[in-house]
Amino acid sequence: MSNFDKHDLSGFVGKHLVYTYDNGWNYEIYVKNEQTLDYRIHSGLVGNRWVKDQRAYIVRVGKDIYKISWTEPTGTDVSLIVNLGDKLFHGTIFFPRWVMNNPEKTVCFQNDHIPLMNQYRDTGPAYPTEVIDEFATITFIRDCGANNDDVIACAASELPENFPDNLR
Ligand SMILES: C=Cc1ccc(O)cc1
Repeated sequence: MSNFDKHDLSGFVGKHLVYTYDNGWNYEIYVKNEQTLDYRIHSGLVGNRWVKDQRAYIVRVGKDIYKISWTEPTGTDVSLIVNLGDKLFHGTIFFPRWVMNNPEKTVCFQNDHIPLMNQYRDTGPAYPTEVIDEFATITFIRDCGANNDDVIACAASELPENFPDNLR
């Protein structure tokens, strides 16, 4: 029997996080609501890719620990553990082989290219899957409220010059 309400996501919805994986990849997510995520990728294999309104499974697995999982139009699957209390983050990304072969095909504002991403996914090759399994350090957390479309609204490369460094 847990001493927290596993159905209560109010401590997570609205959170905007910036984090750096131990492999150096820098990412940013915004938990838009109980089943939706926006994200922006600053660096790494697919740096400059950004996505709004990704449907996700979001669950609470500890007092301050949440898990987010989703499958993308590209066929990439992702599962993240966000431990807000300890500022500990862990991500597992399952890249289809075609993304490893041609990551640049996914570098875009995905919402404008969903049918194309589905076509790439269906063409493949899907296998062998590349599993990226990494811890990350959370460098920034703030609360932006739910359903705020201003949090992630452009690609990392389009951020203004004066954008705070700790938000990049
Ligand atoms: C492939 C998307 C993705 C988004 C956030 C993250 O931490 C890992 C992967």
